[in-house]
Amino acid sequence: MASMADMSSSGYSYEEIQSIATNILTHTKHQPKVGIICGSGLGGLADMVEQHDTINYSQIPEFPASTVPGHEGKLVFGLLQGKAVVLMRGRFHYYEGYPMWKVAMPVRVMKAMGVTTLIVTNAAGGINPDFNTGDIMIIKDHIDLPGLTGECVLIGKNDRRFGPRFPATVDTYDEELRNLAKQISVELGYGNIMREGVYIMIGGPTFETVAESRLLRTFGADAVGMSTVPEAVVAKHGGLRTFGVSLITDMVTLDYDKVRNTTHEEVLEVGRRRAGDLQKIVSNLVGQMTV
Ligand SMILES: O=P(O)(O)O[C@H]1O[C@H](CO)[C@@H](O)[C@H]1O
Ligand SMILES: Nc1nc2[nH]cnc2c(=O)[nH]1
Repeated sequence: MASMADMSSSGYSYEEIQSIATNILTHTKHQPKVGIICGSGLGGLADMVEQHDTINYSQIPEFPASTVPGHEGKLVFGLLQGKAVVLMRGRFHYYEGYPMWKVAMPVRVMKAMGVTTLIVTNAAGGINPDFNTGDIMIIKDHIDLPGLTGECVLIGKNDRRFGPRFPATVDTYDEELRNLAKQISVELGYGNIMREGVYIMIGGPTFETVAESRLLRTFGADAVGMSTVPEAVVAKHGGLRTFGVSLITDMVTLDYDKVRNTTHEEVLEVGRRRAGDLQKIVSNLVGQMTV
């Protein structure tokens, strides 16, 4: 199945996605309504899930392996604040060498399992000079840089059962959920580190040069990372309600006199220090949202 789909650019067929979802559901007693994708170093959210059933990606023949440190490669089903959820503890990135459709394929599987709301989290570099390392940014909008240059996740034959040929993406990130998250953050005492802004996806795996960071800033981006956008686009295509949040793990270099190297270890370290705050916000959001 995998090799056939790899050869076309549009990925698994509708029937294949349904069958992957049905097979996965045989491993759990839960019927998830909310899907959560954990960013680099942010998988700890899974530890808050009660009555959990865990499935390794290696048990799902159609799922690729997670190759990035900080992404464990497990699906975790269970209850978060009383709501049935499925968490991806480990996501797939384009720079790992997977075709774009495969990076976002689990979102279609989640929908086929009954998920109606998707929460995407990530670690990102801060571009907006008003941001600080450790800030949490609610994603208001995104810039699909690979998509704009011909690598949109939806390229290929379109099956209308997944969604329309030309989906609108202006309201990809649900306003009601963004407002609820802001309210929760203030109530939890995180008002001072809470931001809202535009996430831009680059292909990676290189971190940005100074000139590239300056370019991304002129594009209107507040934070940069190498994920999330394909997942959000596939979710929007499929009619899922989406909420996105970035942990700002470092600030990009916009000044040649202040050049500093970002490393993945630093990203994971900030993740370790601040993941708890992000987890509290996300779990409360799940608890308070209507599903
Ligand atoms: O977006 P997530 O998966 O959080 O990971 C981010 O962290 C990695 C770089 O350190 C890149 O993969 C970037 O996208
Ligand atoms: N500068 C930078 N920092 C990150 N932290 C996590 N992802 C990224 C990225 O793509 N760029």
